[in-house]
Amino acid sequence: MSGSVPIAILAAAVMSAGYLFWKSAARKNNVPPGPRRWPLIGSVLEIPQTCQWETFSKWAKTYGSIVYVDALGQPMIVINSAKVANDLLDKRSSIYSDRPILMMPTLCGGTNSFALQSYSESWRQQRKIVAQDFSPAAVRRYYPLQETEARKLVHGLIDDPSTLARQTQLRIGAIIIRVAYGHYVTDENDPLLTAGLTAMEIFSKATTPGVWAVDFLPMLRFLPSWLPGSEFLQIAKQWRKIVIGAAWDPYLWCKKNLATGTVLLPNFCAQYLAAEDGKMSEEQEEKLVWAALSMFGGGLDTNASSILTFFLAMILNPSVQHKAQDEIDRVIGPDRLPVIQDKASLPCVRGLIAEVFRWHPAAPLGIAHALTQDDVYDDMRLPKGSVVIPNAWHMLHDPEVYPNPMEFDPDRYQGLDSEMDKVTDISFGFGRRACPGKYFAEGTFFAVVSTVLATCEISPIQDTEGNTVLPDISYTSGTISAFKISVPF
Ligand code: HEM
Repeated sequence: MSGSVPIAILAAAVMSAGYLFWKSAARKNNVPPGPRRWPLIGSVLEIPQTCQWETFSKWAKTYGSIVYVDALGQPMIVINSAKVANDLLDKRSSIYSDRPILMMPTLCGGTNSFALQSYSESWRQQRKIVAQDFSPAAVRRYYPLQETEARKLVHGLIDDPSTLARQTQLRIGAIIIRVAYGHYVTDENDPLLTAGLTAMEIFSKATTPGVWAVDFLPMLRFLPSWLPGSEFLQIAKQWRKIVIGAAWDPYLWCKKNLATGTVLLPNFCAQYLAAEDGKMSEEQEEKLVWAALSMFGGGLDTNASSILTFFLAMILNPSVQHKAQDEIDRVIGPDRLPVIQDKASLPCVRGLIAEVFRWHPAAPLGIAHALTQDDVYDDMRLPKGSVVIPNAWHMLHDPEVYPNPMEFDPDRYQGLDSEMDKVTDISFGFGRRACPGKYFAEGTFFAVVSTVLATCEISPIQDTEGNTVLPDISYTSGTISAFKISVPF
């Protein structure tokens, strides 16, 4: 028994080396420029573990708008310009709409969600039902809910501004869970909310590109669990249990309580349960469960992140805040609160919202796509199987496109919706994988921003000597990036 251990390790090492060599050898020349590649390991040591968009952005200056990275034999293409993203991910979407098979999210059960699924029939079916429920026309029925939750957020913040992050999560979670399952979350300890939040944290960590060795060397998943270096297998096992619970528990609650009248209508799951008259096949039910979790996952941290960025931007830029408030006072007046339908008559607020999406996109690297066949772009070879990462952060901070990109300046759009749309076209992703929740998300965000501006003065706290204390600008890493609150509001 003891002799078999070194043999197993040796065999795994030989297999890994052979696999890497084969992948390296298979790669042809004339790929886009990129960081230096070493034999076997490629450029993997150049990929940072955190805030990768910053490094990828530096690469844009050195290598240009399309960068080739070899990560342990896995080809990666980083796209640093909106034009290239549009040329490839939008215009050639039939071959750029796959997702990379990332082993860590797969081990965690995350690939049941269509957000991470390959470009397949199963993805198509899940996406179709979500896209129907969140079309521009369909999302209107959720406006009253979004407006009510925005007002509750304001009430809560007036009572205790220091709970901003928690209350934002609670309100955004309440909206999504209500819309997906018909359950109304009343407090932050609601198990459906806490399980969903934990699952989203797992999603963000598990899908961060370049962090998990098993994503590059899938055979590492066969390591025995006692071997040093195999801790990720234990982590994945724990995460999988949480993710599956977060998907099935709220659905089963909805299904069980539909007849009792405790389920609020309309909601996504009830609608499909009713349409199929409760007679869904196991396969259909599975799709519904994971489609609902995808909505929950897609809509929670992204919206919450944008709201926190909005508060940060308002604290740091009082003149921008006052300009938008003046517009609301002028157009809406003092007798009512703004509603989502007012969006068309508030260009200054629309510009401010676009600037929040630009200043710090909630998903700075979007979600990686994958290329399903060899392609050629500007005489460069893009190999089949490449992981394609749209660096939205750089596209939205390219000084050639957005002068003084770190400044929060809604005037840069000069009130032109066409310019604002260029920002949302990037921050909500590309091609056939672009965010299906965009219209819904924009409704929630407008409701929150306009209600807060109409009712609150957002200002920094003061210390005991009356000095203003400004928060540090620091963001979390991971697929979804959120402002880390360093001082209370
Ligand atoms: C501020 C809010 C939001 C932002 C910034 C955002 C951004 C994104 C981005 C960048 C992607 C990846 C697109 C790509 O692969 O190119 C995405 C995908 C997705 N989003 Fe959103 N999103 C937001 C809100 C929502 C909401 C409210 C929902 C659902 C109700 C949602 C559901 C999804 C789903 C299911 C996907 C995966 C689509 C697929 O793989 O086919 N998102 N989102």
